[in-house]
Amino acid sequence: METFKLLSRGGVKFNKKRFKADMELFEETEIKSSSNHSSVNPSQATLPAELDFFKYAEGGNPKRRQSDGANEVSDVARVSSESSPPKKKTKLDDEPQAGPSTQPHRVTLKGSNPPKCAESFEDASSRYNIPSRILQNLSENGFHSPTAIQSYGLPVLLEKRDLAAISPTGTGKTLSYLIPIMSHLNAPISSSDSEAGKGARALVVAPTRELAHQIHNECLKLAEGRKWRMVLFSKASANTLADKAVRDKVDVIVSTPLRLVASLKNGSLELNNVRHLVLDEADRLLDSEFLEQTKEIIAACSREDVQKAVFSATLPAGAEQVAMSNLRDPIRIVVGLKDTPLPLISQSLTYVNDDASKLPTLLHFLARPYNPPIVIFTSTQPRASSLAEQLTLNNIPNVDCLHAGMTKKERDDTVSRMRRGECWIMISTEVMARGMDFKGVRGVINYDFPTSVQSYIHRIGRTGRAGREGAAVTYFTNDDAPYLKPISNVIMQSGSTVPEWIVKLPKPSKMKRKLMGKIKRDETVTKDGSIGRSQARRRKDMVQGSKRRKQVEDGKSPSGGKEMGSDTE
Ligand SMILES: Nc1ncnc2c1ncn2[C@@H]1O[C@H](COP(=O)(O)OP(=O)(O)OP(=O)(O)O)[C@@H](O)[C@H]1O
Repeated sequence: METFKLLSRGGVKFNKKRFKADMELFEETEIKSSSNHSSVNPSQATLPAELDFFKYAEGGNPKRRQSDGANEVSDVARVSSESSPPKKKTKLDDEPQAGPSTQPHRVTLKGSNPPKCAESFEDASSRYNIPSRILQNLSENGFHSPTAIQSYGLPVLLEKRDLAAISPTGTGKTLSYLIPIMSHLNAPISSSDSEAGKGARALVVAPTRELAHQIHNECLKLAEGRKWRMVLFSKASANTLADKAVRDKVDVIVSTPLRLVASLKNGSLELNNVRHLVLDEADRLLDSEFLEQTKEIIAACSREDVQKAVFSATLPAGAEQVAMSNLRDPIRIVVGLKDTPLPLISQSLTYVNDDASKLPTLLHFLARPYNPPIVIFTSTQPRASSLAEQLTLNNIPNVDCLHAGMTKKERDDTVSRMRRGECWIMISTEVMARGMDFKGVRGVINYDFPTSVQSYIHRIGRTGRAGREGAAVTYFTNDDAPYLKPISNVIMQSGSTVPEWIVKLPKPSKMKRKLMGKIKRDETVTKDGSIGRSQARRRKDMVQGSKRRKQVEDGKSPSGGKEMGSDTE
C-alpha cells in the first residue's frame, strides 16, 4: 500500500506507446445518456442555479410528475419557471462548464399544517429568531440563499416538528438540520446560567466515520464565535467523555452508531437530555446492518419532547415505513423526484466484455485528457487496493485509495489529500458512496456495478454537487446485464435516455434483484490477459530496479560483491 502511494506521487504520464497494442484490443463501447442541460446566467443569482430550485423551469418527466402527484394528499409546491438555452451534456473528459445548468424540480410536502417555506435565510430568521451570529457565519461561508430543502426544511424543524426529508445528493441537507439545531441551542450548556439541563442536547448520527467527521466540521463552521461544545464521537473523545463532569458540558454530539452504542452499553454515555435527534443517510441507518443500533439510540433519547428528523437522498418504501413509525406527526418533504439523481449529472453505461477487460478500458480512458478529480467505485476492499496498485504501476499519477480496511490515519490522510486537491483519482468502496462532499469531483466511474439502485444514486452523487455539473460512467459486463433495467430506469427518470434494447429488458425478479452487484469477482482486478502479462513484466522490472538501487545504497554492486562504480557487465 505504502509503496504504491509513494509511486503514485510521481506525476508521470501513462505510457501510451507501451500499451498501444493492448489498448487497441479494448476499444470501449459507450452508451451515452442524452440529457440536455440548460444554463442560466450565473451572475443573476448568488446561489448556484441547481440549488436555486425556485427559479427552475416548470416541467420534468411528465409521466413521473403525474403519477407522483396523484398519490400525494399534500401541498405540492411547484417551482417557478425560467427558460434557458440547451447546453451540451457533460462528459468525464470535458472541460468544466462555465455556468451551472437548470433542470425542472419541484418540492412535495405531506403532513398536517406544514409551515410556509422560507424565501431567504433572513425570512427564516425573522420568523423563527435564527441568531444573527449564525446568519453571519452562513454568509461568511458563502451561503447566501437557502436551497430547496433548506427553504422547506428549516421552518419545519424550527417549529420543532418531526421531519422526513428526501432531497437529491449535494443539495445541502446538512445545513437544513444544522441551522435549526444551532438556533435552538441558545446559551452553551457549560454557562453557569444555562437552563438546558445536563448533557448533549442534539445528536446527529451518520453511517461512516468520514461522514460524521465532515458533519462535525460543518457544525464548527456554523458555530464559529459561539462557545458551544460540539463533539465528534470517536475512541478518544469517548474516553474523555467517560468523565461525567465533562460530558455534562457537551452541547452537540456527532457520531456513527457503533461507537455510540458501545458507550451507551458500558454506561459511559446517556442521551436523556437530547432534544434534537437527526439520522443522516437514514435509509442506511435503518437497514439491517444498523437497525438494531439505531433503535437503541432512538430509545436512549428518552425525552418525551425529542424532535426527530431523518434525511437522505433515497428512502425506499421499507425504510420510509420504519422511519415514519418513529416520527410524531411528521412532515415529509421530497425535493425533485424521489430516488432520482439530479439531471445535472450526465450518466452513461459502458459495456465491457468481462471483468478482466475493465482495467484496459479504464487505462484507455485515463490515457486521454480528463478532468480530475474522479472517484472510482469497486465492489470490495481488495479490489480497490488492487486497482489503485495497477493504476500506479501503469504510471497514473496521484492515485489514492479509501476503504474501511485501512487504518484511521490512512483514511484521514487520504481524505485530507482529496480536500487539498492532491488526489486526482480516488478509488473507493461503498464507504465513500454516501454523504462525502468533495466539491470539485468531476466524475464518477462505477468500475464494479453497484449493488442497488440506492447505491448507484449515492455513488454518482459524489459528483454534480452544489450546483456543479458532473458525469458518471457505469461499466457493465454480461454478468451485470440482468441488473441493468433498474439502473436504466433511474437514468431515464433523471431525464436521460438509454438505448432501446436496455429499456426492453425484462424487469429482474425479486430474487434476482437481491443478487444485484453480488457477482463473484476476483480479489485482484487483472487476470492473465495480455495487459496483465505486460504489467507482470513491468512489476518484475520495478522490483529488480528497486533491489539494484538498494544494493547500490548498501555499497554493494548490483551484480554482487564488487564495489560501486565497478564495471560489472
Ligand atoms: N445554501 C447554500 N448555498 C450554496 N451552497 C450550499 C448551500 N447549502 C449547502 N451548500 C453546499 O452544497 C454542498 C452539498 O451539501 P451537503 O453535503 O449538505 O449535501 P447533501 O444534500 O447532504 O448531499 P448527500 O446526499 O450526498 O449527503 C456542500 O458543499 C455545501 O457547502
